[in-house]
Amino acid sequence: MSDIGQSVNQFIVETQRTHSSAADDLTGLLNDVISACKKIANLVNRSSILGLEGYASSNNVQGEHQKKLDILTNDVMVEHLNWTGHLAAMVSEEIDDVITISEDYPKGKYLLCFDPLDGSSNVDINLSVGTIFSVLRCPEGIETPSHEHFLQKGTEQVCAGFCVYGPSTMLILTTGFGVNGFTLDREVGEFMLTHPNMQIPEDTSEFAINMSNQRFWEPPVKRYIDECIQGVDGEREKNFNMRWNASMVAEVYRILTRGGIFMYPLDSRIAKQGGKLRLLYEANPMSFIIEQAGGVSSTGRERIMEIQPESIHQRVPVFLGSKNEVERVVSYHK
Ligand SMILES: O=P(O)(O)OC[C@H]1O[C@](O)(COP(=O)(O)O)[C@@H](O)[C@@H]1O
Ligand SMILES: [Mg+2]
Ligand SMILES: [Mg+2]
Repeated sequence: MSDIGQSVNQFIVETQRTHSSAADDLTGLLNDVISACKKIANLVNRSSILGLEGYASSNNVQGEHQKKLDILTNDVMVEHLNWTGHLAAMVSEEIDDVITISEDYPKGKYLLCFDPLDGSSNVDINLSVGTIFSVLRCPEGIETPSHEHFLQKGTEQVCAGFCVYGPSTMLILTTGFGVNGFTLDREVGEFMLTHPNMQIPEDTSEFAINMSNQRFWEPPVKRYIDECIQGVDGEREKNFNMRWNASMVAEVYRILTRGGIFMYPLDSRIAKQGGKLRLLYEANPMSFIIEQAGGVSSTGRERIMEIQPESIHQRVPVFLGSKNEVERVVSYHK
């Protein structure tokens, strides 16, 4: 169990055998997601050669100008997942409505929420981007799931993961029994276990936030960041380092590897929409992974995974990472 070099497929099968409480029948679905991610890794890697850089002429449901790769990666996910019989329906960042499974195909017992290309503002500048996914159970007896069936708390997730398309392509996975990291071995075309049982250090001196939004933040966030910046001369009596990739997958991967805190808080410009990041396919799966690795994830006011979702594209503020830093910024909100 958990042998370095083991393939992801073997790892998933063994996890299901070892933990009788693990969701059954996940192997097939995860294999579909993994093969979609391999295809996306290839598209991202060859995007300049294939002429896939730049914007498409459309906006998504969030009103964001879509990149060509936002649309293509969404298509890859849907095409790999809609016919195999593992899913009952899907929700994607790029599609307004629930994606139903055609009548021609068998239906499965899971629901999938995904962000096909996270951090897509980075894709044309050759920085890391990724795919985020969250697996929920389809309520029993529901033939054609609609919005309301996806409105489940993050605590109901049976599996969450993300892929980072960076110098290496990595897959990070949790089924509720810790967090494991796999690296794509391009020579054999398989993800191999390279980072078993990832754990986030409780303390950190590295924070990630988009500082250009500083004047719009709420007082607790201003206070927390001011104290970090004052370093040894201030309240914290230690120096902090800052990183901002503008790619949540890259930030969360860094935090899983060496600790840190990531923040996309509420600010006065985005207060009406509830935040920047989306609950079902960004905040919830990342929170599941972070908590399983010993970290904490909050909106500043409540645990993200306990939020009762009200709509499929709902947005929330996000503070996640090393336990002691997240708890500190949360305490400033009280
Ligand atoms: O451009 P900003 O405001 O710094 O926002 C960056 C954040 O937006 C995101 O790119 C949102 O995800 P998408 O690229 O999927 O829309 C996060 O990955 C990232 O943390
Ligand atoms: Mg995203
Ligand atoms: Mg996206």
